[in-house]
Amino acid sequence: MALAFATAVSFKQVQPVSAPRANPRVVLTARRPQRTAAARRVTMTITSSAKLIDGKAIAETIRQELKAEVDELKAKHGGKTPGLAVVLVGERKDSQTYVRNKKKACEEVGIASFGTDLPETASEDEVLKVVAAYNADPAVHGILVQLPLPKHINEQKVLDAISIEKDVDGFHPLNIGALAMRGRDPLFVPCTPKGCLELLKRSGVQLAGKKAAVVGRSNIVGMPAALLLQREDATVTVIHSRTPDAQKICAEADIIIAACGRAEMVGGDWVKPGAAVIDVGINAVDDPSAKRGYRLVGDVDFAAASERASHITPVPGGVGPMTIAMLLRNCVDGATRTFAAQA
Ligand SMILES: Nc1nc(=O)c2c([nH]1)NC[C@@H]1CN(c3ccc(C(=O)N[C@@H](CCC(=O)O)C(=O)O)cc3)C=[N+]21
Ligand SMILES: [Mg+2]
Repeated sequence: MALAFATAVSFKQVQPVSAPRANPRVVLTARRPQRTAAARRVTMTITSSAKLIDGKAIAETIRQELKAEVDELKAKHGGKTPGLAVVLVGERKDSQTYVRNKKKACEEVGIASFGTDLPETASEDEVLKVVAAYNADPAVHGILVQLPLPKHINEQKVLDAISIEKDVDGFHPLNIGALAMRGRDPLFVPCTPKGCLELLKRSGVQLAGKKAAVVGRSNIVGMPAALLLQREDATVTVIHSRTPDAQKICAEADIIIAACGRAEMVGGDWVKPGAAVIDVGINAVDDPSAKRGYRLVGDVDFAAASERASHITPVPGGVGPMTIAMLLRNCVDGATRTFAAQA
């Protein structure tokens, strides 16, 4: 069973049944140097294997950095606290879990969190009123409307109503427009693609002058990821469902960002030896041997791709935790700008 990004969230409440099958060579790479000749031979083999990019650990580091930054910010501005408002419409278990995790992460770094839960039956006007109230609330520096919204509500209209100064998701067309333009800087960059780039940078992967392939063209991941890579002077090809020779294009890329919402679509032979692979997908696939009958996999065939990649993210524990870390980053940035303007 493969799920698109937007629907994959329905599996958020599901606990991963087992850790991603760790490639033992991935682990061994970090244990060098080794002494015996036999160990040296092992080391030779393992260098062809990917370095695991630990998104969970990097996100944890970023939260610690943010906590220190927030403490400093509060001290500088007489105790003023950054605030995030999360709007949840409906009773989807997965969305409830996401929202809970976001609020918990806020607490951890010292961001105040506010929340409004509306019933599934809430009207578009009611949602717009909640957004307007948070737009006007000086304690709130970031507003996130949890997606997806119920079918009867026009998502675009609601996202467009968020003040661009508080658009911590970076989904407002003015923020996306600025992201697309040379010589302009958006107030906020969408969290998931920002997290992908942060993982690459913190892993020492060069972007300038490299070929990048982005698999998927969604407004929330693929499209902004392509724009971000282009801003870093990578040469970007966006692959989608009507792209001829998707595999061939990927196999020429130095960097692959997979965000197509199809379980393990990017196979090992899609990966150029030495390429960096960032896997945004979260898909539940049937697995009778797993406790719950399924397990989570990404949009990349992890086992096969890690034989060839220089760097690769696991699922879970890769991009997902970074999405939340970047939300906190954006919220602190918004508050910092607001406090500076008030000082
Ligand atoms: N307005 C809005 N902004 C969003 O950024 C937004 C949204 N709506 N709706 C849902 C999607 C999805 N999303 C994720 C956040 C964290 C993980 C995450 O932490 N994943 C963990 C756990 C995975 C699991 O166990 O399910 C991991 O990959 O390791 C995943 C996905 C944010 N989204
Ligand atoms: Mg994610």
